[in-house]
Amino acid sequence: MDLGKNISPTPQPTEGSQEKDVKPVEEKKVARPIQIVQANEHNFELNATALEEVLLQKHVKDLNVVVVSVAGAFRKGKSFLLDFMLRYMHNRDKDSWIGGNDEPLTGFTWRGGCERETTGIQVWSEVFVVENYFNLLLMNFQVAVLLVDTQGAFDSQSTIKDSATVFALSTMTSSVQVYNLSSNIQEDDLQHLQLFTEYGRLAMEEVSEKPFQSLMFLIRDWCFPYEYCYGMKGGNEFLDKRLQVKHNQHEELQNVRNHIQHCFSNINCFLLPHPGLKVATNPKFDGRLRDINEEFKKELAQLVPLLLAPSQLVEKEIGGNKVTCKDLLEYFKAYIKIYQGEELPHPKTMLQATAEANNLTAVAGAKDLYSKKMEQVCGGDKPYVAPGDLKRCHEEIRDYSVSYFRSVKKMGGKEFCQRYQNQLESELEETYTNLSKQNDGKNIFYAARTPATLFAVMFITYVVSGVTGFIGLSTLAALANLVMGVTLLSLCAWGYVKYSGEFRELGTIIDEVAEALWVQVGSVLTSACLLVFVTI
Ligand SMILES: Nc1nc2c(ncn2[C@@H]2O[C@H](COP(=O)(O)OP(=O)(O)OP(=O)(O)O)[C@@H](O)[C@H]2O)c(=O)[nH]1
Ligand SMILES: [Mg+2]
Repeated sequence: MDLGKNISPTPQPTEGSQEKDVKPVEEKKVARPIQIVQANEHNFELNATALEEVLLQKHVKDLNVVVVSVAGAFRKGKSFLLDFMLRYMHNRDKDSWIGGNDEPLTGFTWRGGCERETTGIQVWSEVFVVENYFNLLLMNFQVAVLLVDTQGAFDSQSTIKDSATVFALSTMTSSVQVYNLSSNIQEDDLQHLQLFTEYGRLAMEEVSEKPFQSLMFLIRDWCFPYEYCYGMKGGNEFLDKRLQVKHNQHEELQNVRNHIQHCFSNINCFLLPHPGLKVATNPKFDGRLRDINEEFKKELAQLVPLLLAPSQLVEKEIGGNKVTCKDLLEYFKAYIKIYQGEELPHPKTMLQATAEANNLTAVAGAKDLYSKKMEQVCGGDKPYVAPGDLKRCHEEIRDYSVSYFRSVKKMGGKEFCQRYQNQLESELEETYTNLSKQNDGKNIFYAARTPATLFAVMFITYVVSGVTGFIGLSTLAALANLVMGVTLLSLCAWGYVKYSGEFRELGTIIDEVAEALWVQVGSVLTSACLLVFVTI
């Protein structure tokens, strides 16, 4: 996959986006969520104009960008959390940034209920400019902060590929990915993270040791504070235990953990308490703090600054280079193209992948069985076998291999397995065709077909030229001589090809012409003999 053209460490702005200074979005309209990636029937499209409007605003386009994104399963409070991040960004100088008790929570759209809300990828139209005091010695001490909301994974309308695409895209373009989980870190959460990050890694041109930056496991509704306390301290202790690789662990569990640790430069975990029943179950709840549990608010007040305080901001880097807002636009354009193309493999559900692996293993086993048995009949060191006998052996062994395939226990159901059985049968037929060609090659008469045909042609043209010359048809005689000459040359060339092994294509052409002549003349002669026989 050549991504070099699309993705360079410092991407060049494309025509049109180049020196465009876009007025701050909030100057024209109120700040709002902007749909930058749209999901259309399992295809994702970038709304480049909308993204340009956000990222090419004059006051931010050349600033290094910090991208904080929240991803994870649907209906788990991602947009709700992002709206508190927005509150923090608007009031970060105040101690009471979290807001008043009766203020409804607005920003990215969130709601109760069991059906999904956010689709595709959205960014907040206002890019926040933050003085990065820890970078004061360097020239560029302002950074731009972009907040990203994503479509929840595993809703009933998305395929696994859709979920993987959204997660991979947001991980690739963010500097901090918040992996939003509920209650605990289950093994399937880790497996999905592995699948999605691998899908992201596949699409990157240069895969460095750690392709992604910060990952924060955010566990909502944590119910075991008596084991690991709320917040980052308890979270990191819990995460260390969960991601621990032990020698006596099954390889599968070790692989998942190693993969995740090798993907991110920095991994943390935060344990957030349950926000209270009003938040989770009251349809009239509008986000006001009065209805949220104190413990939740206390931890939330710790969590958000951990992600967004100036000292905590992580600037986006790709391939070791800092990325500006302008660059980020180009990366989005390049990455989305990869996910729209057909180059990447399709991520599958676990059952699909397992069933496929089962069937492919059974096909390989059956083919191996066929090859071994046929080897005993017509292998390289075995003499020529009569074609009829070979065919009979092939049919017997093929049936045996197919019944072996059917006897292996496989997942996926009857129809799914039948597809692989058909594939096996056609592959066995192909192998048989090759074996019978090899077998024909062992027949010395078969091997002598080409020279014999060529000699016959020379002999016939010699006779024709003699007779036509004798009766005065000199043009025909010359033509016959010409054919004889060409045939002689072909014979010499054929001999040279067979002896030296060079110019094999020429040898194949001569063989094919001779074969065609043999078949044609053979059938004409047979019909003539039959005619004579019938007449007599
Ligand atoms: N149990 C629980 N519910 C929460 C929490 N945070 C928010 N909610 C509720 O979860 C529901 C869904 O919130 P959203 O922010 O829309 O969830 P989402 O993950 O963005 O959902 P999608 O956009 O569909 O993926 C709302 O009713 C919130 O009140 C939490 O920490 N725990
Ligand atoms: Mg949402």
